[in-house]
Amino acid sequence: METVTIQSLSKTYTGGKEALKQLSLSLSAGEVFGFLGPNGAGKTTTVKLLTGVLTPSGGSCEILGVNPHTQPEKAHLLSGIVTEHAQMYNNLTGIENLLFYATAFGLKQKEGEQRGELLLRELDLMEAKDRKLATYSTGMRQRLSLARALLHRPKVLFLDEPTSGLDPESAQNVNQMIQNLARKEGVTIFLCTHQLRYAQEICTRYGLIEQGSLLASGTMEELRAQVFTTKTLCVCASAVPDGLNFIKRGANEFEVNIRDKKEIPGLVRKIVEAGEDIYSVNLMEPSLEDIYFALTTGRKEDRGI
Ligand SMILES: Nc1ncnc2c1ncn2[C@@H]1O[C@H](COP(=O)(O)OP(=O)(O)OP(=O)(O)O)[C@@H](O)[C@H]1O
Repeated sequence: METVTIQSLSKTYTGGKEALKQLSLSLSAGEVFGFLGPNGAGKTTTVKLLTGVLTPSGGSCEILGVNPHTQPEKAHLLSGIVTEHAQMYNNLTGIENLLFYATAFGLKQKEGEQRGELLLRELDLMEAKDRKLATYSTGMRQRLSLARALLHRPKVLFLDEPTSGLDPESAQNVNQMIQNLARKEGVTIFLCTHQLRYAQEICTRYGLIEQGSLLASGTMEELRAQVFTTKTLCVCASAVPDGLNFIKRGANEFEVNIRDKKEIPGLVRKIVEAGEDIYSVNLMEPSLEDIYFALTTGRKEDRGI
């Protein structure tokens, strides 16, 4: 089921800055979509357009068929948002903050309390529930902000660097929760980040944006195929026969570029038939970082930078 639909979406700010140029994307239920790009690429602008904070200059977007610009209240009931600087009330406790927002989302008192406590427990904030928000650390605030965003069971969750202020244990806890929301409850996660390794751990699909334009989108496999035509096979062996195009990288280490993993058995057979011993065989797949830099460097070369 399609949950987020974006068609030729554009935004030019007053003053002329073209922050988003003709973005088209569609996301499905249960996807963890990583929206990646450098500072100023247009990620926050996109989220603001999708949550009805900004009005598009061109094109359109919908959350489950609802236009966030013309029907913001309806769109807010379908989506949740966690930004780096969440505004909540410092003089209220953790649970009081959640109850306040639960009422704003239309939850009944009892339901708000139950949902609030469940989320506080899941996010390891139960012990701090009666402490004023002013005493919370950055990481605790971030987790409370996630709890707030999930109170009304949104179908789409927008996350802007959700683990940036968290220690490794809390980050792992939040990642697990994000993945469970997607897998078990079919929530669509729209995750903005510059942390490529983190994105590769949890996302099922990616969009790479730079200077307001989408450079590429797809799963890791699709992006690898779009950007790299070959993969590197690393073989650790006593030696490799001549004529197989291997390059020697170390005492017993050899590398060759291949187009398809189906070439591996044939290469291994030839090495063994030549009487050599093989100690290990590794296919090195390009990481998200490799793909990102290949795409952004390619663009800079196109522009003559
Ligand atoms: N209100 C505004 N008025 C004018 N220009 C703006 C406004 N908000 C953002 N911009 C510009 O639009 C471009 C896109 O900004 P945006 O905040 O969407 O980028 P981003 O990808 O979220 O960056 P970051 O990773 O730093 O958060 C930037 O050049 C930014 O300076």
